[in-house]
Order: sequence, then structure tokens, then C-alpha cells
Amino acid sequence: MLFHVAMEVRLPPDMPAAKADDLKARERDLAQALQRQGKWPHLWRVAGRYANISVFDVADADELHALLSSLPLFPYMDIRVTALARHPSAI
Ligand SMILES: O=C(O)CC1=CCC(=O)O1
Repeated sequence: MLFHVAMEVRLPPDMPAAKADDLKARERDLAQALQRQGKWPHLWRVAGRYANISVFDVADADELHALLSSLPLFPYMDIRVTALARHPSAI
């Protein structure tokens, strides 16, 4: 099942740089593992914002929630999820 996921990252301005760097490094490692597994087939930067547009390919909303909530940056992200269904005109 495909989900469109929009993530906006909002790190507290007073977060120590070392903590932010650690969170970002762990986020990258997990994101790249999920990409290699085929569960995160699209990851795009939104130009001009600390945000991304992603597509996840997972079994269901429960798996998506488990993945998203395991992301190190999860506590600092505003996440909007849209479930995708096949368009009847898509070829
Ligand atoms: O930088 C972001 O948009 C947040 C993020 C998601 C996966 C990743 O590596 O960073």
C-alpha cells in the first residue's frame, strides 16, 4: 500500500548542535536502510524548507505508523499522511 507522507522538521532552536547532529545521522541511517528494503521508495527535499515529501510502500497504516514513529526525528516533525489508491486513468 502506498502512502504520500509530508514531513516538516522543527528542531528546537536551543537544541545543542551535537544532539541535532546525532539525531540527523541516525535519521539518515534508518532512512537509507528503509530505502534499501524498498519501504521508502521516494524521498525528496522540499526546496527552500527543512521538509521532505516521501512515498512509503508498506503493508498498511499500522506498519507506516510503526516506521514513522521509530524515526529519530519523529518527536520533532509535523507529519501529514495521505493514503494513495490507484487512479482509474493510470496506465
Ligand atoms: O531532512 C529531513 O527531511 C528529515 C529526514 C527524513 C529522512 C532523513 O534522512 O532526513
